[in-house]
Amino acid sequence: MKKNIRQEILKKREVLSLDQVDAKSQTIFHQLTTLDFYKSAKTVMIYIDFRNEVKTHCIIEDLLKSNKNVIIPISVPTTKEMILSQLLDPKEELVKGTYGILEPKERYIRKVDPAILDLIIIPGVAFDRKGYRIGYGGGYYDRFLDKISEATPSIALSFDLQIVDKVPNDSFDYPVDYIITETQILTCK
Ligand SMILES: Nc1nc2c(c(=O)[nH]1)N(C=O)[C@@H](CNc1ccc(C(=O)N[C@@H](CCC(=O)O)C(=O)O)cc1)CN2
Ligand SMILES: Nc1ncnc2c1ncn2[C@@H]1O[C@H](COP(=O)(O)OP(=O)(O)OP(=O)(O)O)[C@@H](O)[C@H]1O
Repeated sequence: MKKNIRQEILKKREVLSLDQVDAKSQTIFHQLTTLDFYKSAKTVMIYIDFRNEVKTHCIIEDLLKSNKNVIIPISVPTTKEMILSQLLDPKEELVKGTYGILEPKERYIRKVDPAILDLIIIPGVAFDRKGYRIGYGGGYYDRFLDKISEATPSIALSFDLQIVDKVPNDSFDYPVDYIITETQILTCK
């Protein structure tokens, strides 16, 4: 079930041109900057986009410019866990890692405790309006959110075409608090 939705939405998202992805991502970035959670957060976990995900480059630049702490995940494929590392200089520090996603080079890994996060920005393949999500099937974010206080706000970035009527949810799934698309900000909690 999750697998079918994943394939169907990935197919739709692949069709977007780079220009469309850029334009929609820019709009989503502007919507994000209006949220109080975003404005007040000092330490933000954010993904580095790959394939046709909502791009996060502008958000990372904006956070760094505002002297905020930018924390990115490193995938550990053997355990399907994520290690957190602080990013200071994206141009210098990143290299393609597992799954082709950019990760810090060995010498730039600065591990941080997940407890210091005050906002989590999450990628995904499909979402429903209750905030349930489908990712690439590794369970990385489910495992990760399991360890995080429910009080830490989570925001998913998604194109409209990734919103579906219902995501079948398992007991280990954590809904996100907000979903931002190019046309709306959904409040899920
Ligand atoms: N930008 C970004 N970073 C992220 C995620 C994400 O969704 N987006 N993840 C979110 O969890 C984690 C990585 N999860 C991933 C899990 C699987 C595949 C992948 O390529 N899977 C194969 C199929 C593998 C199989 O089924 O055996 C594929 O899609 O071709 C990619 C990323 C952590 N970092
Ligand atoms: N908290 C958890 N503890 C242990 N196993 C988990 C946990 N969360 C998810 N899993 C396992 O991970 C697998 C993948 O879960 P699911 O299909 O929901 O991933 P996903 O949300 O699409 O992926 P991702 O979070 O990586 O984007 C499931 O088979 C599940 O058994």
